[in-house]
Amino acid sequence: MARKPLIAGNWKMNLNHLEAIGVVQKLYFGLPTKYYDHVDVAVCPPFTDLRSVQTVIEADSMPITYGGQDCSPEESGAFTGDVSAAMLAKLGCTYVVLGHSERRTVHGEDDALVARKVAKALEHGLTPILCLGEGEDVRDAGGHVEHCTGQLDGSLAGLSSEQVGRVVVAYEPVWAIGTGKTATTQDAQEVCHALRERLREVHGGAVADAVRILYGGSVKSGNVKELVAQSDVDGALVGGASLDAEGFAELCALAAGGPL
Ligand SMILES: O=C(CO)COP(=O)(O)O
Repeated sequence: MARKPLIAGNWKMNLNHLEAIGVVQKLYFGLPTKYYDHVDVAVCPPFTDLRSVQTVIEADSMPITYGGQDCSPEESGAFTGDVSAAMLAKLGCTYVVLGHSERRTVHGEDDALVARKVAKALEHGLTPILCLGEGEDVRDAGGHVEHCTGQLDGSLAGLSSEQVGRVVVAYEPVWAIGTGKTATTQDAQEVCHALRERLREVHGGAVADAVRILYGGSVKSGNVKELVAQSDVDGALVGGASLDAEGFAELCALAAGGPL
């Protein structure tokens, strides 16, 4: 089953709201509209940029979507520093990145918390981009597939198959994030395939065939094409290479099968 690739830029804690406007405008002018028939493009800026990004995208009816990098598992209330899924939805977000390895490591998020966030995001009509992936020690010991399918189960615990069908999964091996060490296309395909087969086992063929599974970790223009050519890799979650608008536009064009 053909799934349209999704290229999502995770800006992490980079670019203020004024810089964000410039990057989104350059991305829009750098990627001709015809490419959007072949690729979905999203940016996930810091919370403080979202209102500006919404304004610039809506003003020119740009075909670019956007999302947050986290949300609270709670609906609202006394949770200082947190941002709710409802707030992101109100700002026109399509996506929210959840369970990124930097949040799992720096903020101690575990699968159970991530699962609550995924449920809350879905409740508000957001598409979670659920991140998971093994560290270098696990990979060296050969436990990567089991680790990732375990994280998938844990981070989707309690969700119905209908809900799981609305999630995007991102396989991000921790050792490949920001290191310049990309997983080989075979490594990426191996785990993405295993994740899809796990979805098939638990939630059935329709869900497994519909869910987009992205690869993330040092994706750039030079490797995106062969990564998305893998049968179970449906796009990429891009960190560093999404901060430069022209380079990111080129990366998106290549993922769309371009130059068109
Ligand atoms: O963590 C990532 C995206 O979420 C990957 O980051 P890099 O593309 O900078 O390796």
